[in-house]
Amino acid sequence: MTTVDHCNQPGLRPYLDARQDMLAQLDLIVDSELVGLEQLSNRILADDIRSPIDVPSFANSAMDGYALRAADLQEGVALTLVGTSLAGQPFNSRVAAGECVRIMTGAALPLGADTVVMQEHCRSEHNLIYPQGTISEGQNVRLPAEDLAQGERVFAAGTRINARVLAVLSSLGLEQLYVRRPLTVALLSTGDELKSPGELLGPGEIYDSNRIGIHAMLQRLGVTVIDYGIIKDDPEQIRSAFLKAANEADAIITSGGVSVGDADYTKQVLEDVGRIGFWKLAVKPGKPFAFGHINDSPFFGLPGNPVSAAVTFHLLVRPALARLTGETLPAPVTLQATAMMAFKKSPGRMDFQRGIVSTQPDGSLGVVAAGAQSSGVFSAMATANCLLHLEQDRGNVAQGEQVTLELIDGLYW
Ligand SMILES: Nc1nc2c(c(=O)[nH]1)N[C@H]1C(S)=C(S)[C@@H](COP(=O)(O)OP(=O)(O)OC[C@H]3O[C@@H](n4cnc5c(N)ncnc54)[C@H](O)[C@@H]3O)O[C@H]1N2
Ligand code: MOO
Repeated sequence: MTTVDHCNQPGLRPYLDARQDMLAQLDLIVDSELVGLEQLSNRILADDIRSPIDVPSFANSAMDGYALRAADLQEGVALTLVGTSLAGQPFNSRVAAGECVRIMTGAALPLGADTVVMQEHCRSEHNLIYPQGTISEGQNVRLPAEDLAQGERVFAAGTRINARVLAVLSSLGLEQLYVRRPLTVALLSTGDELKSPGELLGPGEIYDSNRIGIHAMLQRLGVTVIDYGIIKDDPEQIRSAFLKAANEADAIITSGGVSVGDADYTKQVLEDVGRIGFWKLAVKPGKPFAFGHINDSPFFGLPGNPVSAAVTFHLLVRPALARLTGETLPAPVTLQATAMMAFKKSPGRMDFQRGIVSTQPDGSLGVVAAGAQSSGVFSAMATANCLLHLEQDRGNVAQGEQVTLELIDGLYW
């Protein structure tokens, strides 16, 4: 008996295989530059960062209260208050036996003291302090290097500097650092039917939304975009735009014209003026995505269908841009959720359906479709907060089944 493999459409590369192949053909292409702290947000670290200091650099108090010696603590003991240590204004003497010092959060622990008792756990009478309850030695003291030791690696090269990373860099006193030069990307849409928002639509025309959406995603990733606008479905115009783009930019992103229609010239021109790495993937949406090079510039041909363009940008272009700028992407996070409704799926392509996941009354995660799953329906893409990852060879998803998904809210799109 012979079996027929319905799952592998001839000529379609499985997604992970194509992605790995693409990344193997890409390398870091941007050099680094020295940038001041105020301009570091969203840049990529060019070097490992080691702490130049211990953090904290001195023992200090975690609470407002009294610094004392644990050895003095006995039932009913009264300690003599001998001074105050404020943040930035330390007590400059030693705490001797039977003494204590008023201390504030963040203030240096005076010499001789080893413990801080919260003021709520003390009774005071004149200049005598009576610690109450159980107190353990060292409590409420933040020790030197408890957070970071001098010389310790704090961030690895390739880290994207978000607000939290920036705050830590500031806490180390660093005022300028080497980061990757921003990548320059040439962006263009192809299609005779396309008009820019603000223009009047003629018969059969639509507004160009891919270029605007991808531009925004690139900006959020810190990429410098050269916008080539809309190029007509004319091989000569496409050809000269591609050659100019390869000259001016580190990488090229196009939308439209990668399928097999009579006016789909993108892939054909790419073959003429550059070289194709691969074309046609077993993914939905995004099957005709094309990857290649023109001279030394990597080329990413997004399909024209708006959902396909956005999803393939996320699946393939985003990791490619990370490779080109030496960015280390965080480990992927996928979640399991219950399908709260049935999802249609044909075997043959890995399907990234748009969903809305939420916490159900019982605390578990449930997911529904964000709307129609056609590659042309972008409104559902905009309301989705996740992409379902439906394996290449599986069929329909029944209501109640567990599915794997990836959150997209809070990312760059
Ligand atoms: N006979 C076949 N036809 C198609 C196939 C196939 O395998 N055989 N694949 C389909 C799939 S899947 C996709 S995805 C699309 C991709 O086509 P193209 O990349 O060639 O894109 P276009 O034909 O230029 O446009 C498709 C669609 O998207 C609209 N579009 C194009 N650019 C934009 C833009 N910048 N902003 C908004 N919308 C845009 C365009 O008007 C079309 O409606 O091919 C299928 N066909
Ligand atoms: O691969 Mo297409 O994106 O299904 O319409």
